[in-house]
Amino acid sequence: MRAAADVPPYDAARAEAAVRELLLAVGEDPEREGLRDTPARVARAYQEIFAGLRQEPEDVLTTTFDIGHEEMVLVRDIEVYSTCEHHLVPFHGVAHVGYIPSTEGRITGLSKLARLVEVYARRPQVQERLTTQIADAMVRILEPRGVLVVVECEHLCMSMRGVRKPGSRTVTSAVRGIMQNATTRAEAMSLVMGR
Ligand SMILES: Nc1nc2c(ncn2[C@@H]2O[C@H](COP(=O)(O)OP(=O)(O)OP(=O)(O)O)[C@@H](O)[C@H]2O)c(=O)[nH]1
Ligand SMILES: [Zn+2]
Repeated sequence: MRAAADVPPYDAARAEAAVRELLLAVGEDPEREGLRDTPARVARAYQEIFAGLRQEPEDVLTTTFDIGHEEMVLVRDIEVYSTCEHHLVPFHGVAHVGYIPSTEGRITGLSKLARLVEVYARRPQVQERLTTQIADAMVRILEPRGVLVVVECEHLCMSMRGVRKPGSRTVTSAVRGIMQNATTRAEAMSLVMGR
């Protein structure tokens, strides 16, 4: 995995040319009225969809407060839109991100947890890596006593093509530190499931 600093600048012209080629390859006419602006439009959309390649978790997990809260903090149902790296089609669903702060009670802004999810979701991904990367970034930056990340997504590569099983959801989790302790983990999971 390349660090953000080593990722070359986004090449919109190259993306545009590639989309035009793709349209030709599937038998479309990229000059017809409805498609004329599509390569440029898709190139702009891809820049947004893959913006996370040029971001590091340190860019977003910045604000930390010492408010002395040492108990579990869990943000549930963070909307996730990511792109399956095998088929370049979306997978989408929710992430639940929880942690138990360090004993000094170092916590981060709640929105920063959602931003962290975005940094890793806006890359070509597999769900397992997305889940692990979120958890490991929290461990590294917040130095909490425990972390739990659960991601539940529907993969369009399984719904709209291939095996064609719309509605199936894949659940992945990553558990670090004292969240691995059975009681703590059970408390966190009951908060995740309690909707
Ligand atoms: N573990 C994992 N697998 C994924 C993820 N996204 C897509 N896949 C799977 O990646 C696999 C790629 O399999 P291949 O056999 O190389 O590709 P394919 O012929 O298009 O496979 P089908 O989707 O079964 O038609 C498929 O089984 C997908 O369901 C993910 O996030 N995690
Ligand atoms: Zn896929």
